[in-house]
Amino acid sequence: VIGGSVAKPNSWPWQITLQYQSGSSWYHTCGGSLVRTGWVMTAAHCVDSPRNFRVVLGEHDLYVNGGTEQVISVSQIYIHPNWNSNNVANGYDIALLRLSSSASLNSYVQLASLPPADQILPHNNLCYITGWGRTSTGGSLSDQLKEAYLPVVDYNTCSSSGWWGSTVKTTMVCAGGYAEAGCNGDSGGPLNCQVNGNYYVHGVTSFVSGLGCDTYQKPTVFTRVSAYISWMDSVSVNH
Ligand SMILES: CC(C)c1ccc(NC(=O)[C@H](Cc2ccccc2)NC(=O)[C@H](CCCC[NH3+])NC(=O)C(F)(F)F)cc1
Repeated sequence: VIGGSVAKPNSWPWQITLQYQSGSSWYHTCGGSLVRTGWVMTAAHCVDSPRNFRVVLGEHDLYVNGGTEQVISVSQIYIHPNWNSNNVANGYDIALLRLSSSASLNSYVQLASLPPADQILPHNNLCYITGWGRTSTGGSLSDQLKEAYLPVVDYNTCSSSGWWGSTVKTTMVCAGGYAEAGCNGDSGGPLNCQVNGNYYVHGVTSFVSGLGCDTYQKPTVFTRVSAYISWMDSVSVNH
């Protein structure tokens, strides 16, 4: 996350860190959201390469054991069938991870609220991106979970020339500020949007400009969660 600030610990209790094993160590690679006690929603591009993954819930500082963490291995990965790893601009950058055991819900670990199917947020709707991603383009990951105010940029603006043009589809949500953006490592994490006073996960962090995470008129692009409610229901009810 570029800009914004360190989040109050566990104030986004559905945020998870997706980690992969290399040797005897584990590394943060993406964010995600706990959507059922046994299911995590993340980006398809996070799980493109076949690795051993685990999920850490109730995390704040990646390098400090705060005593609120729950570490659970990933038992199955369901990538959207239409995802094409060679074309993130096509969309479908969404995946569901089945956990090997159920998370215990408490004040540090809670389920995300998902929007109703097909809900589209208005321009400038209040949202926050959260994640442990790079804090500047080419910079390092954040040790502590960060949050940044990222108002919605409506499709009409986001898909206009000078902005993302036809790269962005109606199955995506754009959100951005002048100095705030998602960056590598925030992938898969939530775009938390306030609707009638409650926060809903409206986006899954998908891509930023190859010219840099906070490039002018290239707001961060998210998979629009409300476009995939029926797919997620079908996966979780059948597995
Ligand atoms: C033209 C369209 C097909 C398109 C293709 C790729 C991108 N962007 C990218 O590929 C940039 C490249 C990059 C590297 C380093 C620093 C900043 C940006 N990376 C990204 O946007 C990566 C992964 C995207 C999936 C591609 N396999 N996503 C992210 O960094 C995140 F966190 F914002 F979600 C943007 C648009």
